[in-house]
Amino acid sequence: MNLGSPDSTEVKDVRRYLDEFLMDKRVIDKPWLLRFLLIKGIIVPFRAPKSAEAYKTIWWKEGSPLIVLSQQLQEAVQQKTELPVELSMRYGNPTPEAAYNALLKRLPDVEEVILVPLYPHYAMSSFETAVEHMKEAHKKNNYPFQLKVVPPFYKHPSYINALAESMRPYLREDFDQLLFSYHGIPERHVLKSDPTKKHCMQVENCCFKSSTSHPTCYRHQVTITSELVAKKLGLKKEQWQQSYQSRLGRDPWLLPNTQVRLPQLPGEGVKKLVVVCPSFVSDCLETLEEIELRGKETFMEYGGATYSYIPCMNTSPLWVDTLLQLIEETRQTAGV
Ligand SMILES: C=CC1=C(C)c2cc3[nH]c(cc4nc(cc5[nH]c(cc1n2)c(C)c5CCC(=O)O)C(CCC(=O)O)=C4C)c(C)c3C=C
Ligand SMILES: [Fe+2]
Ligand SMILES: [Fe+2]
Repeated sequence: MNLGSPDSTEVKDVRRYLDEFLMDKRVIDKPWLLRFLLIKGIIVPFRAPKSAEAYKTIWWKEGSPLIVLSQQLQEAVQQKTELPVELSMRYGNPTPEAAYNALLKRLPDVEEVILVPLYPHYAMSSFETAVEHMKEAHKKNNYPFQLKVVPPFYKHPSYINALAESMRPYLREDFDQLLFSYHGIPERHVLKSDPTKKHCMQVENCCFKSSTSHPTCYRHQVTITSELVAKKLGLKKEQWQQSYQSRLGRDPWLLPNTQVRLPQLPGEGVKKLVVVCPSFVSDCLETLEEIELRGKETFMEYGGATYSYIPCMNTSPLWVDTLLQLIEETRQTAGV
């Protein structure tokens, strides 16, 4: 399961998609009425036309890059396993029911379905909502199989290796810094997802101190991904940094903000920049438009010399093998 995209770049389709996405209580975690007024009255009417324009700059003739690349990933995984593999999106199409029904059609006596949320890191607005949505559809339709979920794989050796190898060719050229730009989330979401309620962002250096909060801590998990990938690539601490992109609204989000850092970096002596976006496994609006196109424009405008965007793993063979390994490992565990 990936996140999903509008059906087309028409404003009405983008509006429908944003309505569904932003009315999700795990994305905009405000009381229902406030969320409804905010989304229907302010955010979506203003955002939909702007987002539609942004989608137009990256749309392919086959459709949304996120959908097309997710379909290609499904096909690549399918080619390497006899298990039926289907694709679902959290928002828009294909729906969970469409995917479950397609699996049932292919294997009527299916006993177990393995859900792979296509997010390396846990966040209530990505991993958690995907899992809960699939569980709801499973329960509502009384499907005769059990559901198992592949957990966040942010530090899985196979994932770290696949990501590092996808990046290596881009680091052969001369560069001053590598920027890991992760999708941002509100700080409040980090606090909410901390079961101890006293560790995340409350203890100094929390991400590096052992805690039971880490299995649901986005900030910890992305930080560990960066550390492990940098180590695998033999990078020194001063060769890389981390930031958070795609901020929406006025609440405090995780810092530093990519959009703030890009214009600052040339002034700090970083003239040759390489950027990677590991919270996304398939290229999408947030990588192709915000980072590859707009990010480059900003960086160069402020005095940058070279800017190189590293594509997501998309259908890289090592990534496909990682998925097969994660699926197999989850098959060996107890269900939910
Ligand atoms: C409160 C708002 C948002 C949170 C929190 C959020 C978390 C989050 N999102 C992704 C992955 C993707 N987001 C994408 C698009 C997108 N994200 C938001 C808002 C929040 N995301 C919006 C409004 C949009 C739509 C586009 C826009 O208007 O900017 C996408 C790309 C979809 C596409 O069609 O290409 C992805 C993928 C993660 C992983 C995450 C939490 C970690
Ligand atoms: Fe998002
Ligand atoms: Fe944390």
